[in-house]
Amino acid sequence: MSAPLNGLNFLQQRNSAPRLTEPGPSADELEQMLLCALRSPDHARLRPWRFVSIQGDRRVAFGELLRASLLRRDPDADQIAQDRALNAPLRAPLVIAVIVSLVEHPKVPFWEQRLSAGCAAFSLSLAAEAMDYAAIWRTGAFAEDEQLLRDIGGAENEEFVGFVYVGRRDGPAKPIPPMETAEFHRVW
Ligand SMILES: Cc1cc2nc3c(=O)[nH]c(=O)nc-3n(C[C@H](O)[C@H](O)[C@H](O)COP(=O)(O)O)c2cc1C
Repeated sequence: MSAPLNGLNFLQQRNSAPRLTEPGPSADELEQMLLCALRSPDHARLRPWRFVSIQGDRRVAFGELLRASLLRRDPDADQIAQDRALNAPLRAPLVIAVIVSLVEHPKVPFWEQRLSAGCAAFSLSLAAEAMDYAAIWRTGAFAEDEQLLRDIGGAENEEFVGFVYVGRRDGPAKPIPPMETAEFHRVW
């Protein structure tokens, strides 16, 4: 059975939003988003994803951690770069750190577990858009920082998959570049 056209349109028009504003999702809406993420494909049901949501004043504390991360990487970082790190979490009302929790498994290599957690990150974005919010998945050097991960409670066997920023779209949606499936698909 084919998907309803509105569902297809929704998927085909999905559009990240670099500029996000208040309000963010309510506690119930965040719960809905997480429930969607928990339905991500997952070989052997390892449930390799973890989510840390950061909202309100906690974003300020998280910004301090980002600045500390920057200064570990670049002790000479100038004030502009430090302020950018400090203010990064304030770019949206809600930031969700998506983490993969890796376990040795005879049939599920780490790369599969990372992909599964990546699907969860994307599901969060889709769920946000389905509730009239917008989102953007960001990584950058912060996502590589093990100390930052520990600072927010990540374990030895965990890695960042990224940070999903969520809020209302601020300004018009960016144009979606036209693309042809033929460029990416061939029949074999
Ligand atoms: C794993 C991953 C990491 C990303 N990291 C960043 C990032 O650090 N900064 C950024 O501006 N966009 C990043 N992006 C891209 C945005 O999430 C988004 O896809 C891009 O702005 C294009 O918008 P679109 O998704 O609407 O096509 C990342 C995407 C993925 C899948």
